[in-house]
Amino acid sequence: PLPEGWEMRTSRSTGMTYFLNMYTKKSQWERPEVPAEPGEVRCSHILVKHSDSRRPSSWREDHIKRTKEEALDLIKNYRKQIVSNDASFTDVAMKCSDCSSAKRGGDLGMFGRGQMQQAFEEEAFKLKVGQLSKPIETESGFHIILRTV
Ligand SMILES: N=C(N)NCCC[C@H](NC(=O)[C@@H]1CCC/C1=C/[C@H](COP(=O)(O)O)NC=O)C(N)=O
Repeated sequence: PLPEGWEMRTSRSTGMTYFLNMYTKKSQWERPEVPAEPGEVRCSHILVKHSDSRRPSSWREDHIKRTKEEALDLIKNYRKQIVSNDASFTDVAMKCSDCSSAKRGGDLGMFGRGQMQQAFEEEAFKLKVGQLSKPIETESGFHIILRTV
């Protein structure tokens, strides 16, 4: 069977078989081996900034002084708490995320490729729905990403 999200079609003009990505409506001749990539995903994230972040300030702290190492330790601890069910992703995001999305439990809404910083985008499009990423570093700081749609 075809991987998820693809459909087989026959070209009206040439009678040749091609394959259609049902999310992006893009077609290709080669038989797909992996599930079709969605055009957009929806993710929530928890961001921990540090002194070298591109904008070392947030709703939580005017002037963020923690070091990169401290920020990485923090985000790893948050991930551990969430994975062990000691805290919910939403609660940790609302209390601890240095992004303005904290107010929405970390929700960034739907986005396609080309909108987020590269490393964040790569990880977001790799995640399955419901999956929580490992810590990801961008110019903003360290993130853990939860794909929700
Ligand atoms: N489309 C949506 N929902 N908003 C536009 C996002 C713009 C995008 N943002 C990011 O890539 C960072 C990393 C992933 C999330 C994110 C959030 C940043 C992190 O905080 P900052 O470093 O900016 O202070 N806060 C808002 O933008 C960018 N190309 O800069």
